[in-house]
Amino acid sequence: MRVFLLLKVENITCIRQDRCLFENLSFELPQSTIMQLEGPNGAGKTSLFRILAGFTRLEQGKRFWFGKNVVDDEETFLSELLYIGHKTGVNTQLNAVENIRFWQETHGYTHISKNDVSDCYDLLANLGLVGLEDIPVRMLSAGQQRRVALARLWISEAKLWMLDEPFTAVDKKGVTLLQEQFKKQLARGGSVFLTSHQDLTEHFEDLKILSLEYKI
Ligand SMILES: Nc1ncnc2c1ncn2[C@@H]1O[C@H](COP(=O)(O)OP(=O)(O)OP(=O)(O)O)[C@@H](O)[C@H]1O
Repeated sequence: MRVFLLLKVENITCIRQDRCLFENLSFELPQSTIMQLEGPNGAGKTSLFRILAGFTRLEQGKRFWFGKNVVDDEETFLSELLYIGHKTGVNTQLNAVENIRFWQETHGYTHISKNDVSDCYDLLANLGLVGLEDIPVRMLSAGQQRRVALARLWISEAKLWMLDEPFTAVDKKGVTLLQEQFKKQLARGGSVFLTSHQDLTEHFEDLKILSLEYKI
């Protein structure tokens, strides 16, 4: 299989509160690759993710998506990216099924049926949320809320998953389940770019590490 370069980042610089978090940062993320972004608290991991995902203005440097400058076709890039940050994008007033329905409507996910609600229930059962499908997400535990957010990994067709601390509040079994899902994403030619303060517990061949240092 021919491997494409999904994302290429060139000379990105980020300054926050007069502190340079990173300067002229460049890296590449090929297809079917998992890359872990490491660094101490405050090093700039979330800042980098937010810049890459377009939430924060890119002041210096370039992003290329399949070789094309993202600024020339940001729409395509964003449609092929799934970003789950600290704020997980779950509407906590809605229940888990309603959240999944909403993501389906807004992203056109086709992995589960729009007409048959049993697909949603099966997915939530797989995530250990049996019996919790119909209550507002705000009434779930922190780890259960995170599991609802991560349900998108089971229905997303995005080529790149950018996940900021996806394991937060997730128990050991959940961490294993998630990593199995990462493997499926890699097997179908997608990539995973994640931050985590803990090492991955599953073996990933060619795991790439990108480290940010804390600069004063
Ligand atoms: N919107 C903002 N305005 C000003 N400063 C910010 C902003 N966002 C982040 N910072 C600062 O940038 C620095 C890096 O923050 P960031 O959240 O990127 O770190 P991190 O590596 O993700 O940390 P952690 O491991 O704690 O999640 C911090 O010192 C923070 O105070």
